[in-house]
Amino acid sequence: MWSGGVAYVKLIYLNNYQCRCNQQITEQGIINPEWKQKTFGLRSSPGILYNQPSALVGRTDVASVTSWSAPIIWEGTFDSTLIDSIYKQQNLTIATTVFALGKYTRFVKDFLESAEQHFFVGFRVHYYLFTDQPESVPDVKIGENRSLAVRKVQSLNRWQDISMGRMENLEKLIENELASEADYIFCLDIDTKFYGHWGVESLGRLVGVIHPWLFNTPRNRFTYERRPESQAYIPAEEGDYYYAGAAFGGSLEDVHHLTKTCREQLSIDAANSIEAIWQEESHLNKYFLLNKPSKLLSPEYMWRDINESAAQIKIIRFTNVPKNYAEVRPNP
Ligand SMILES: CC(=O)N[C@H]1[C@@H](OP(=O)(O)OP(=O)(O)OC[C@H]2O[C@@H](n3ccc(=O)[nH]c3=O)[C@H](O)[C@@H]2O)O[C@H](CO)[C@H](O)[C@@H]1O
Ligand SMILES: [Mn+2]
Repeated sequence: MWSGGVAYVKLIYLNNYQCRCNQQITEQGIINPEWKQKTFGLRSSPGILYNQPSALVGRTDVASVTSWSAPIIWEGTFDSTLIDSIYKQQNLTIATTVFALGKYTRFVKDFLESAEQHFFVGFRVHYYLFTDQPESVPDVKIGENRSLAVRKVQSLNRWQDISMGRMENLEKLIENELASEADYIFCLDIDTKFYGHWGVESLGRLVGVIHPWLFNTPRNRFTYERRPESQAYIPAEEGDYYYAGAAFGGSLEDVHHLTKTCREQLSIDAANSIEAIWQEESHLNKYFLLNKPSKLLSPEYMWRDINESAAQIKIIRFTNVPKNYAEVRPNP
């Protein structure tokens, strides 16, 4: 339950946001900026050689499409040679956000170093790191065409507020800074590490990741919020998948709508003195129930732990780093 206190975080930015020229101010207030939108289609060049795709042969041990016809990405469902060559032509920028407050700054080094080895290698990535201790950010070598921006935020006493506060911070970041600077965004947990390729196969309008502990669970046993008083409420007979709160992404416009909606729903819950069972992850799951993702990533993209295995997981791309919750979090 909500234990009182301030529900929302206000950011103190190192540099103030500026009103961008692509925002229009009307009598109703500021309306959405014109999102940078590239409409290249999936163009391929003549002479690129790759394995013939099959209409008949594919993964048979997992589903690679949802009931609303969105692809589910597993190892064996895409060809990196082909898909990289298609997206290379689009000159994309992928914004990637992480938060490291309090003791979570210890995860930054491994996250960034491993991302530089595996995450959108060969593509332009702009990392945005939100922290209450900018001075503690380690010196990590970031590749050519890639960059790291550090944003100072207020420290908070409850891990739940830190985790939930991300939605508002992301909403503002997209609104004020990213509109003309990035094409896609991924929002990731920091207590994580990359061990394998994560590339353009993951791009889509709205992208969710299937939670690593609940990909083989009946929906009435998903850890959705079950109290009707919460905006995140999902009844036992509804729901598609249980999505991880630790990774989601998509186009700026879609992720802006997602973060704005979750921020609003969190705020209604706070006003009603209720905190969803898994905080913003519960609200994210409600959002994805009502706004179906256009692409789903398998748990390869957010695994339990590097030492855990499952028959369906042929490669671990990105995984949680084990942590002592009592030691690392600011409150129980
Ligand atoms: C794998 C997965 O889906 N994880 C989700 C899960 O537990 P987790 O155990 O993964 O939550 P967590 O402790 O990692 O907190 C989420 C994130 O908040 C940030 N943080 C948190 C505490 C702190 O003191 N400092 C700090 O910076 C940090 O970026 C961290 O990665 O549920 C959380 C909400 O209940 C979030 O939805 C997480 O994304
Ligand atoms: Mn985490």
